[in-house]
Amino acid sequence: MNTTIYALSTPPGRSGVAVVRLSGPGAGGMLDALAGLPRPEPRRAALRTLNAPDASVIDRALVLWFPGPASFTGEDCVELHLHGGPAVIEAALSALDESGAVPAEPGEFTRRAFENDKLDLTEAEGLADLIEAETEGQRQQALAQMSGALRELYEGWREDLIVAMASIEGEIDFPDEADVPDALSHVAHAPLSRLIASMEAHLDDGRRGERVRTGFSIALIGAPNAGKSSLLNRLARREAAIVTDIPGTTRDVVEVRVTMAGFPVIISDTAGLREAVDAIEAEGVRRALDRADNADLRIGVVDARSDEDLLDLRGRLKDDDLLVLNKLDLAPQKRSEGAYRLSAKSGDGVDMLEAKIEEIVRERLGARELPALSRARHRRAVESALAALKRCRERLADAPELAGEDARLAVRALESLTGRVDVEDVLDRVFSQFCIGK
Ligand SMILES: Nc1nc2c(ncn2[C@@H]2O[C@H](COP(=O)(O)OP(=O)(O)OP(=O)(O)O)[C@@H](O)[C@H]2O)c(=O)[nH]1
Ligand SMILES: [K+]
Ligand SMILES: [Mg+2]
Repeated sequence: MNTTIYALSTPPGRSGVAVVRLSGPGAGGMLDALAGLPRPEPRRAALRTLNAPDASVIDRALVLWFPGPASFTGEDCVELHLHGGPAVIEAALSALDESGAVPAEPGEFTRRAFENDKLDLTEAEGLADLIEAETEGQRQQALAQMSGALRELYEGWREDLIVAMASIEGEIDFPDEADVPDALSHVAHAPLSRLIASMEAHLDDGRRGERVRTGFSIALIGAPNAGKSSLLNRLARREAAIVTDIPGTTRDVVEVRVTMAGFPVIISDTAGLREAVDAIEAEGVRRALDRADNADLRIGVVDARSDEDLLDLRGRLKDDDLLVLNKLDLAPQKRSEGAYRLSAKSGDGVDMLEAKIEEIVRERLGARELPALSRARHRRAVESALAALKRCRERLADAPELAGEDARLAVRALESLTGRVDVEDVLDRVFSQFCIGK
């Protein structure tokens, strides 16, 4: 029998209302002890005086009774909507503690909901992401995932695979029977190929969903004094990085987080690229190049007066990267194919660059028809299912037993995605990312 857990589900501190939740077999009895009888009607708010075990009054509060299984966790649940003062909250929590309830672990309410089949693992992750969501794009992705978008995709794959498996197993069980056609194993070939294509498309999405969660990364690179830090400060709308006329001012990577087109974007300012004069600068240049390599987009910044730097920078940028001719106030006639012309100092022309960045972010992170996998965990599981299916397809004709085993491995990988098979450490990791009270 499960314990009865309790937690403050609203943030700690002062608030107009604070919500304390209870879940478990003792929740109803604990409510009766606190609020007296009769118990309120299920799912209807009732105003009650709450009494501590020593009969002292804790608060006048709204209480709600959610009998299982039609509750968030599937267990009997109670919500107490208290006045949100620290002493009120403390008194209510210690009354619950005295009555035998135990403090909930982070994510324990959701974990119980998962264990009672109220949601699958991807939906639980969507719920965690929804609570964490800070931008509109994150909210939309999390809500879709919480509502079952990924579950439907992964469960659909699993069902198709189980159908395909039946025909592979058919080959193993009746290898000699006349009514089982020779090529039976090949019946699985087309469905397997469809699944493989679908998984490949899902994986090949430029890590869109992961980026929506963690942020689209942009690196500003260029020669010393090109104006990278000045541009960063413009984009951040604050003095995030030090700007001076001394080349080599920026040494460490300076990161700024902004929202663009409803998505989180992390812009990194980096050390100017040149033959370093000392070990500190050399490390800065190494970090700059490393950041540039790993960014989703590079913005090359060049002093419009230097043709040499322009040439060097063009060599470092990839096709989809952006090039900025800065200090246009000092070289107003200067142009270069596809380059954004601006002055980071005055701000002239920065809006055009910003509009382009927004367009790129929207294009790469915006919603598509297929839901995006949103975590490295999903990517690993789909990759291992895919590898198993490819082996399976190869072995269909000459080693059907092995093909069947590969198909089973793929099913297992898909089941670990939705949490159908218990992978205890995966569950621990997913649920520990929740806040307490959820
Ligand atoms: N006239 C003019 N000066 C600029 C412009 N942008 C930057 N500067 C100046 O150029 C100098 C260098 O600017 P920074 O932003 O520090 O350049 P940086 O690329 O970050 O330099 P490092 O960190 O040393 O690599 C400063 O004195 C800026 O005020 C511009 O558009 N016009
Ligand atoms: K500088
Ligand atoms: Mg700088």
